[in-house]
Amino acid sequence: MKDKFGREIRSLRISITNKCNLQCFYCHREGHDSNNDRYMTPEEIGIIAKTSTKFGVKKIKISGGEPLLRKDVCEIIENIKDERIKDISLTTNGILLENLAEKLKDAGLNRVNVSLDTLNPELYKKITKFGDVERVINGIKKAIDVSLTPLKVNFLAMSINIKDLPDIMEFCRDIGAILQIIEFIPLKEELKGYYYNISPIENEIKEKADKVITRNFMQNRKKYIVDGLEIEFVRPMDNSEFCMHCTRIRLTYDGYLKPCLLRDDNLVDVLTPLRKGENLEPYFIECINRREPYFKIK
Ligand SMILES: Nc1nc2c(ncn2[C@@H]2O[C@H](COP(=O)(O)OP(=O)(O)OP(=O)(O)O)[C@@H](O)[C@H]2O)c(=O)[nH]1
Ligand SMILES: C[S@@+](CC[C@H](N)C(=O)[O-])C[C@H]1O[C@@H](n2cnc3c(N)ncnc32)[C@H](O)[C@@H]1O
Ligand code: SF4
Ligand code: SF4
Repeated sequence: MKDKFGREIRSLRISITNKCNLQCFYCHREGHDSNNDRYMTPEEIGIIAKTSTKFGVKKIKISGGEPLLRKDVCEIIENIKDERIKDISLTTNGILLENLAEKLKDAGLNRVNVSLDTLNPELYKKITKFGDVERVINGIKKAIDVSLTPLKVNFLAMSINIKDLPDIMEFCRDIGAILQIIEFIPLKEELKGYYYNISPIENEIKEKADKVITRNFMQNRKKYIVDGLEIEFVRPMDNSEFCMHCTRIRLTYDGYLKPCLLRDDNLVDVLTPLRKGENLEPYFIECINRREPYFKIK
């Protein structure tokens, strides 16, 4: 199904918890600041995910909060697994990854993205409040060992960590990870000072690139191959092209379909009808009809 702007639906991003074991000062909390404890069970998540395939979803992303905090994360993956879903991935801060990697792979997870803004232990702690970067590095290595690949390292580019980018690039090249450079979305006035314009970095990488790839169904994101390292850019800010090629809907941890990451005012409750035994398809149609690009051509 396409939305009113002609955008197809290809992927569903599911937040499975709002809880986290870190406290990154910048966290956008997946655009849903809620504190209720109406959690979906693994079976309910599975039913909603399978229903989404009728509208074109082929890829599922599991996110949070921190998704590995859910003790039943493997059961959730097992419930999502379906021959119509070609890719199940999970985005994590990596703190709990080392011990869980093998179980996640066995449950049917295809790959992981791991957030890592610096290799410097002090700066990592300053950004995340509680984090031990060594655990994240061990988690990444274990995930690659058990083939949760291609593994992406998410580097959120900010004024305070941009100097660490060369080290992160070398780290990714050494371990065979894809590097994803993400533009910082400053959600509050007081965060604006951390914004870093990544355009010059992208231009420099573009000049050195052996190959450039455009991800048509992923917001037209650009990927560059430089000396064997794959580098992808995520640049949503004021980017109408990014939003025009957005094929993603979301499911909040408390059971609402969410038409856009950056809006929390147009949600569609899907868990209440599921618990009443209703057909979920009209709720998906409503969510898709409510979709509109957040950044539009001015
Ligand atoms: N504005 C906006 N940002 C997004 C969207 N999807 C993902 N992001 C951002 O992209 C960054 C990377 O997200 P990930 O969870 O690693 O997943 P991904 O790169 O989108 O997905 P894959 O490429 O399939 O692994 C995060 O900062 C997200 O907030 C979106 O639809 N809109
Ligand atoms: C909200 S986290 C949830 C998954 C997991 N806890 C993690 O940190 O990877 C998902 C992604 O959103 C990114 N993110 C969080 N706040 C952001 C912001 N203000 N701007 C851009 N990306 C942000 C994080 O860097 C992370 O890669
Ligand atoms: S680890 Fe992820 S969910 Fe937790 S605070 Fe950091 S960005 Fe947010
Ligand atoms: S419309 Fe834009 S901001 Fe909203 S989810 Fe899609 S890409 Fe993100």
